[in-house]
Amino acid sequence: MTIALADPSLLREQCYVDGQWIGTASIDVTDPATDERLAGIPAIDEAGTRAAIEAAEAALPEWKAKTAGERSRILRRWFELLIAHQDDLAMILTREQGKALAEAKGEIAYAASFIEWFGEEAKRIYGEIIPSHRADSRIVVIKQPVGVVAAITPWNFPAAMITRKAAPALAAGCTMVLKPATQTPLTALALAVLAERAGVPRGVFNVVTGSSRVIGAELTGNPLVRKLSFTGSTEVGKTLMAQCAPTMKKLSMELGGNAPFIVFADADLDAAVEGAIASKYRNSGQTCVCVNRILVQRDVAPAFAEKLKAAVAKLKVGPGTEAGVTQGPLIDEKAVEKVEEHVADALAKGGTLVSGGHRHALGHSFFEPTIISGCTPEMKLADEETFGPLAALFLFDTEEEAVALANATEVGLSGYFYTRDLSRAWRVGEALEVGMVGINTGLISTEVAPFGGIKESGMGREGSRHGIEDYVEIKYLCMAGI
Ligand SMILES: NC(=O)C1=CN([C@@H]2O[C@H](COP(=O)(O)OP(=O)(O)OC[C@H]3O[C@@H](n4cnc5c(N)ncnc54)[C@H](OP(=O)(O)O)[C@@H]3O)[C@@H](O)[C@H]2O)C=CC1
Ligand SMILES: O=C(O)CCCC(=O)O
Repeated sequence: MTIALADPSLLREQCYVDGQWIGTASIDVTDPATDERLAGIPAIDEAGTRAAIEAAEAALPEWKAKTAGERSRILRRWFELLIAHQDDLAMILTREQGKALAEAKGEIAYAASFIEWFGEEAKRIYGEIIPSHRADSRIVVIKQPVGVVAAITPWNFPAAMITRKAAPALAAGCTMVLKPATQTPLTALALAVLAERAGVPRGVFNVVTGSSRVIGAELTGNPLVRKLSFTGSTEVGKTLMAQCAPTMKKLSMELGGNAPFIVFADADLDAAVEGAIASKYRNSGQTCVCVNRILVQRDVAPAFAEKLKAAVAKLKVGPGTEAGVTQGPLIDEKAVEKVEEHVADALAKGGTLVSGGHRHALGHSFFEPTIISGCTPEMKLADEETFGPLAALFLFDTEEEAVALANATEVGLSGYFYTRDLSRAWRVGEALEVGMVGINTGLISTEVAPFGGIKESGMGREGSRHGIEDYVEIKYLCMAGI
């Protein structure tokens, strides 16, 4: 294997099921910056997936019977191990996913923060006593773990999207079978190594790799699985939701976005540019909360475009492991083709290229950070998530027009706007049809806040005290004859 690590035992080429490392590598994992083969992973079949679910079911009684404090202490050790191995984990992440190493280190810290937060929150899954409707009875509400949880996670955040699901699940007393993205399974397997070292008992956290259709069919069809938590495309989310319907599983769906970023004429333009850069070009634009449409009020549009162009010129494209690089490669050829398609379509429909617009000279899946001005709702980039380093500038005249443009999409994950007007901040914040709003900031992600969307961006919330609610069932006990 080709990733140099201080602790080489973090690199695994087997699945982790019932506390055992199983399977033989048959699928290649490659570096998107070089196309070099990094490692191999097994293709677990239906029977193997079923075995993982059964292991999770068998581990459930003992895990949920532990006190919240006991589960919390194990999660604390897992958190500390992530921090202790931050550099190695970041290196694995960058090699298989592509993002700049500094960003990967940030993701490991972010991933660890969910384990710390939910380990603490385990102790605060409070019930309720409701004043009764009868003198001789008492009404008590308790919260219990939902049971075996299946998680399917994407390649864009190979660590954080896992811990954001696994930490609340384990904290609540659930067990889990995880299928990470096939392009980025090595980080997931390294997290399993550390879970084992932290003392997570066998069967509580299982990782299976292989065909998403095969594994997904078993995870969604098996009645032992009581909940599915998915992060990925809206299209796949809808398929999985339908597959879960016959067994009526609880669902958390964190799906695609089409984030508007509104710059009002009264905004601090330098701050707005900084926010746009952070949000648009984070992970080379491959984040569901990345800005997809930048709406700029007409009076300040030329100045904003000039400042954005100057800021984009400072971004450095290259392999994520190289010092000073801010923009790694896109995940694969398909991702580059989508950006190319959006650029060509926008230019054909009257857009103006301000920066970039092409594959980078480095080849592979590197793409130049790009800006197109004069964008309109007829363009593909207005409707679809580009999921790449393309900043699309639209014009508007009034606040009403900006809000209408921002809401003209069937998805609603995040939205951002810049203004100095306090009344407008409330008005627009309340009017945007999204689950998360950044006001005078382009970065909204934190373990302490509820992350999630409305409309076709999905359901459920991850992070914050709300994040653990998705992993418990409410039961009401009516105690009569008192
Ligand atoms: N909300 C978000 O954070 C994300 C949004 N996206 C959006 O989706 C687009 C496509 O990206 P893509 O990677 O294809 O996203 P997908 O939704 O296809 O993949 C996300 C996860 O779902 C799995 N998966 C795919 N198909 C199935 C299935 N039929 N049954 C069960 N699991 C399945 C994948 O497995 P496998 O890797 O094995 O295919 C992966 O683990 C992006 O361009 C972007 O617009 C993508 C990633 C994250
Ligand atoms: O779904 C995603 O694209 C990951 C969101 C990362 C974040 O928490 O900001």
